[in-house]
Amino acid sequence: MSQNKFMHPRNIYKHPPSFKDMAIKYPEFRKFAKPDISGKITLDFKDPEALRALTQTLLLKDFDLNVNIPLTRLVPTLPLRLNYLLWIEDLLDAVGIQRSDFASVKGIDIGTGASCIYPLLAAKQNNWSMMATEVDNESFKIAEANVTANNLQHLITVKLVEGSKLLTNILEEDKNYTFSMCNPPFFSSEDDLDFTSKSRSPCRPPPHNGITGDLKELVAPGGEVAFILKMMDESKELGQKIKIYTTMIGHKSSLAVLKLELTKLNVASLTETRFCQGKTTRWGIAWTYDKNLTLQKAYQTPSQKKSNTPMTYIVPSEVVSDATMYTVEVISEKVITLLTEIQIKHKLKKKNKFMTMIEATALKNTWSHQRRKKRQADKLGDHSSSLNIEEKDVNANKFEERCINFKRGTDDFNQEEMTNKKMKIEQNDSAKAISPLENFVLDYNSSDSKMNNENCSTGDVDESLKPKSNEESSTIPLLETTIFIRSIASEIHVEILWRGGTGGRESMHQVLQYIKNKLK
Ligand SMILES: C[S@@+](CC[C@H](N)C(=O)[O-])C[C@H]1O[C@@H](n2cnc3c(N)ncnc32)[C@H](O)[C@@H]1O
Repeated sequence: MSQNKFMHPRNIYKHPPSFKDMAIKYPEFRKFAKPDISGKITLDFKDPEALRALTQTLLLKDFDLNVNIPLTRLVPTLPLRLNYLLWIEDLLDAVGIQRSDFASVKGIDIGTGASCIYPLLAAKQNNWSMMATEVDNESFKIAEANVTANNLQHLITVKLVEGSKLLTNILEEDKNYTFSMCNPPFFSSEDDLDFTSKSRSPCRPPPHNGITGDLKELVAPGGEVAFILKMMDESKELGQKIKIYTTMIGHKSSLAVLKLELTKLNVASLTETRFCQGKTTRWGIAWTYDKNLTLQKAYQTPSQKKSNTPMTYIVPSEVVSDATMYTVEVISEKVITLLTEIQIKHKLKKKNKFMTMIEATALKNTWSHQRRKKRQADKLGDHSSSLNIEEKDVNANKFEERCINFKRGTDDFNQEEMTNKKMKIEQNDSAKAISPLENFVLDYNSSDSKMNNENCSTGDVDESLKPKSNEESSTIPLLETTIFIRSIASEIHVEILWRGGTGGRESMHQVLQYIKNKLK
């Protein structure tokens, strides 16, 4: 299904360009334009030369940019590149940097590629100063030549880097930067890229576009997760030297582990988005260490907004012993007591006869597995059981810690460990508590997890957000929500609205379920 309706509203390719007009005007493009049986002009999107002609023609037609893209290197697709840059504009706007301030914006593009696409567009369109890095000597030389060919040397500097560091030791010491961006190598091995490989799940559809690019551009040890984790580690060291760190993510399955890491780094604010174009979806995350900034205000794709409708529970009148107590006031008191019991911080924002509004913030998941914890406590006696549960939590945290290191490539699980862990989970009802990250590691070798790494996958970002035990010590909330208790047509409704948090809407759903179970 085409994702174009979710393209950024300011993306000029939301309305596709006329191939017919382009074929008439640009001879280089005309070579690849073919009429289909209905007479419509189309392109063979599996032909890298045709893709290159399309990108080069659009760059010339819409941005007055003359860009050399060798066929041995990645041919950038413009709708996606624009979606990413437009989101950065939105992030800047969210932190108070408007178009009138653009001349002072300094950006960094990690791994700019031969096309130097992001810096060229950013400089040409927005007048941003850009520092671009590239590890591949051939791409570096072509990127520099592209900057010169477009007379943008005053705004763009391309640096050849040796690759062990992504940001530290690369930036100029006396400068601060507004943002960093990156389109990382998505794949961890050539096998991931080989669409005929046996390790590729037969359930995965073939790619829609022809694959362009050199292996080095698309593959990095540990794939995008290892690459981005390195960037995150370095961001911690650099702190506010860069105001907003961002990166693109190619696989939805990478989101959970990366956000978990950010919460551990104690970033001040983080947000995510989806880049939707054609049949491809990519994701973006942004974070900052500046406590005065709130990134969540930046634009989000409409489906993310749409999903932010409140969840409602209509409280049955039987929850109170006497009909006169079926009031907003009494139900609100009950809800507040429940929030206090599970240590969810809450603030009464409004209260009248018809409506109570409560803002609630949970730093950790205190509502799940209450019964299991109680059962264990009953079985073993209060003191010893609570110790037991804590020990279990510590072990779970250790395991999750090792999972992160595993993804980074700095830890390894041997087959025996994997089998033991799986057996334990199968024998124990704690399987329900397994996190997406742990699942990833346990399923690492199965075709299913490879399927999750579908490079053209689509879907709702919120689904991947699950509460995780490691987030407990974080200052970034697991859940930020507003709860309304309203009187509507002689019924009392409890409505819960998601405002943010690393646990996503799933955690809000769990809290509402908890309230529902306890009110009964
Ligand atoms: C997926 S390509 C993206 C190219 C371009 N930014 C784009 O969006 O079309 C990743 C690029 O990162 C470069 N790269 C890989 N490791 C790097 C590193 N450690 N530092 C800088 N660039 C790196 C690759 O050579 C490649 O050009």
